[in-house]
Amino acid sequence: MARKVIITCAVTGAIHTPSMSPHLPITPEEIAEAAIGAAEAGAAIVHLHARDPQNGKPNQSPEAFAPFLQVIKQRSNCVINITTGGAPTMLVEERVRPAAHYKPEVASLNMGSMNFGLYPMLHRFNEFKYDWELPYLEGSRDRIFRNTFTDIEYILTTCSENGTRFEIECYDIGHLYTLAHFVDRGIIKPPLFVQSVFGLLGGIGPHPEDVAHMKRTADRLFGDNYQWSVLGAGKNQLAIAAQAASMGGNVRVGLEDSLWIGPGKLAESNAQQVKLARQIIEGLGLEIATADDARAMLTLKG
Ligand SMILES: C[C@H](N)CC(=O)CC(=O)O
Ligand SMILES: [Zn+2]
Repeated sequence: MARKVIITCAVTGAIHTPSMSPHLPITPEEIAEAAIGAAEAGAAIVHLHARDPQNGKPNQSPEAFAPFLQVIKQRSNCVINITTGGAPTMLVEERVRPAAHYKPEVASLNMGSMNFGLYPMLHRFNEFKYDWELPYLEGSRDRIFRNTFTDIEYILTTCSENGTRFEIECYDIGHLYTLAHFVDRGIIKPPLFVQSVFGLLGGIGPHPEDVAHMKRTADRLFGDNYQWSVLGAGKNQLAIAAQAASMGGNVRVGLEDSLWIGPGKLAESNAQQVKLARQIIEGLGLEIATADDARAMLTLKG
């Protein structure tokens, strides 16, 4: 029986800005279509952020999520994963509101404060439609993506009564130890869904040895009590996915993490990235997990 691999698709995020790609979903309709298209292409889980439909600015109000959540739930059986990261400009009280309100099966959880470098993208993109884009990217030189131990505990306690489980974002080895700390304190219960993030400036690099080191450390700290997943930022997305899939891992793709489908070629949709990841996974003789497989593998509330 082939191993099942969970594909997560992060359809829009709060890293890229509208002027960077005409294919980045902005409006609720575009986000809903992108999520449903990604699920039909093979994604078991969709990771969701909301944006202001007028200018694409990240918007973390529960109201901004309502229109696309409704449509996705009507037309797809995929697992909904709501961000608690929001944008690095937001404080945790604002960031946790949509997950606290909608009580999704999954919500993201970021395991440490860090420099969150968006400004390197200014080498590639320098014409902007909206006046918030450049200061948002430039401002990342001095901005800290804040996730103190208290912030993490606040999100955990706010959401845990709702039966929500977490996509646990680990951008560096230290984040795995922070996770182990919260497991030891019994504040977060296995099985854990560890999402290792590679190649985002401020976190661990995208080198195969970085990937192997993250896996080795997670295996030592969590044994069999976790499902490992990876995301590679930017041009590293598919190489990291291929490496991890061959090492027993699950994968995350989507325009939140990378705008590309190949060198210098913008992805025309989230589904396009999901299809490519699926080809690699099935090419390795593995099977993609359905949404219900993912629910079983991650013991979600359904
Ligand atoms: C690198 C990704 N932006 C990780 C992420 O998706 C964070 C979140 O939404 O909480
Ligand atoms: Zn996100």
